[in-house]
Amino acid sequence: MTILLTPYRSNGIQKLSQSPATPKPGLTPPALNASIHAQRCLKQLRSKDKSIEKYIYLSHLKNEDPSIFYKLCLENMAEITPIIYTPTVGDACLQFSHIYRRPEGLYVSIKDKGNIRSVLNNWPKLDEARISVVTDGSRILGLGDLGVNGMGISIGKLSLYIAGAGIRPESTIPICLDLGTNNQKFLDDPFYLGNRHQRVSDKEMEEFMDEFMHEMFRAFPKLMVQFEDFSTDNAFKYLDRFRNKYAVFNDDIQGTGAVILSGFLNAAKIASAASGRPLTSHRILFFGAGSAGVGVAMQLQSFFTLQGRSIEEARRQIYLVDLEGLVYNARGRLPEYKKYFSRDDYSGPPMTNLLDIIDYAKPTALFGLSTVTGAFTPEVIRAMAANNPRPIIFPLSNPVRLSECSFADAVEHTHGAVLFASGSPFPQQQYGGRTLYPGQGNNMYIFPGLGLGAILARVSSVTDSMVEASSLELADSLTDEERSLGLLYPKIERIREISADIAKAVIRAAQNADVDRSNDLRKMSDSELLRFIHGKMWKP
Ligand SMILES: NC(=O)C1=CN([C@@H]2O[C@H](COP(=O)(O)OP(=O)(O)OC[C@H]3O[C@@H](n4cnc5c(N)ncnc54)[C@H](OP(=O)(O)O)[C@@H]3O)[C@@H](O)[C@H]2O)C=CC1
Ligand SMILES: CC(=O)C(=O)O
Ligand SMILES: [Mg+2]
Repeated sequence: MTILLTPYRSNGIQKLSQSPATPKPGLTPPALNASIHAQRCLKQLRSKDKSIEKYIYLSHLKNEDPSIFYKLCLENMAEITPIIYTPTVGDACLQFSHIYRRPEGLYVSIKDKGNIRSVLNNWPKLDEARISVVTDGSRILGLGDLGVNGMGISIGKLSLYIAGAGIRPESTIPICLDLGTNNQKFLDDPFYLGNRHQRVSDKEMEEFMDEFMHEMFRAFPKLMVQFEDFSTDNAFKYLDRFRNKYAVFNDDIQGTGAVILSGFLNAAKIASAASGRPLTSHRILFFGAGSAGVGVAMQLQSFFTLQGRSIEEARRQIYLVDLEGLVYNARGRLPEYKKYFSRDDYSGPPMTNLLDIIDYAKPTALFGLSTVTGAFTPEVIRAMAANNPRPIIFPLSNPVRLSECSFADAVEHTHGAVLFASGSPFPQQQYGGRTLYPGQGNNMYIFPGLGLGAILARVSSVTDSMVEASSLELADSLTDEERSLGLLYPKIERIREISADIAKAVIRAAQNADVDRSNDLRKMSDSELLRFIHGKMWKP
């Protein structure tokens, strides 16, 4: 590890390759030692009281000395992930225009329409680019339209790509598209860093997106794009529009689908053992029917059909709830993405009370992707426990303050029986003399490995089979020790090992689907491929 003396100050790309192996005498204190310096940085981090101050400190450290930053991340994943990612990244995005210090990432604005190529060409390392996280800031976590402040989420996700899958820092491009914002508070804020107008029309956005994607893949031919936190309609629309043309996936729809299928599988095995119910006949109630809710529903349905259920049977195991309650045909007009799972077996008056819906659907699993804090009240949790010996309750909304319930509440009101995962982390709980561990059902377990596999196989598109492979691999990755502790997801400290396994599964799925462009990998045995993947990981 080297200690940087003169960080390269251009848009967050450090000249890692040119940092001196041994600092020149006189330019650093005589006893500066890399591993003690990492401890020094950790001590400085821990001395800060507020999580946003920790975020600012780490952000600064990453830009000054990425090697130390990523070393700290890898050695302290459980402590640092909640700072650089959810929940703190939510606050950082809210305050982005106020805490901004220096450029990082690439901003492409509606004003660049017709000229996007030249903006992309300004990126310092065109040949290096492999992965870009692109947001338009229109639905950042559950915090709504944050406009250009959404850059913080692209940066945070890419830090996890680097820490979690060993993507080279200089191969990542955080991008925020500035298509305006409908956030009046931001439009009135003199510090706001984006264009000061309402979001552009659908037609204008469509023309912009077509040009943007075309130019992205001309400028960066080896790229994979992750769409992040687009508002619901656009999340579905642009995934559909580009998925067969470019190497692109939507993290909120597909990444979340994969990670929740994985946690559900591990939870359902335990729940089925307690109830005697077959794994494939679980009933799942989604509180929240947006991009994440419907994305997870599609992934679960696909899994049930692969296990032998008919498409119709699998569809009927899923219930969606939105702002107007249970989603059913007789309710009236529905957006396209809700129609598929809309119930045709209920035609009564609108069913808006979650307790009534639980009573009607008798779900074995309840997922929250609604952004409604505390929607899983003690009564709701108790109703789940009354119907199921081991109820599966996943409040998945981010950040933590939008979670549908806390782990402590879920444990208390199910007498410790709950099988739990949340989008943002909660502390473990003591119950009946045992320690109970919450799972973190967050797409952060999927996208690093999925992205690594996709770029190593040089895929031309990201298929459903690749996403599904990532999910099944994650579900399988629990060790005996983790299973004995009742975990639904592996410990985050093992993220590199898990990402490598996921990347291998993704590469094999890409080969089976014939979307890979790296023939050499086809010739490798599984163990050779895994060694190759580990060898490709950047290490701080
Ligand atoms: N854990 C993870 O890995 C992930 C978590 N998420 C989190 O999930 C949440 C939702 O994201 P996303 O699906 O993209 O957002 P959307 O805005 O697309 O969806 C939100 C959904 O919640 C519904 N909803 C809102 N208020 C209520 C209410 N009072 N009662 C019932 N339903 C309600 C909305 O209803 P309507 O359709 O009627 O407007 C909509 O269907 C966010 O907090 C996000 O951070 C997202 C991706 C990954
Ligand atoms: C985790 C994530 O992608 C989200 O909350 O939007
Ligand atoms: Mg997201």
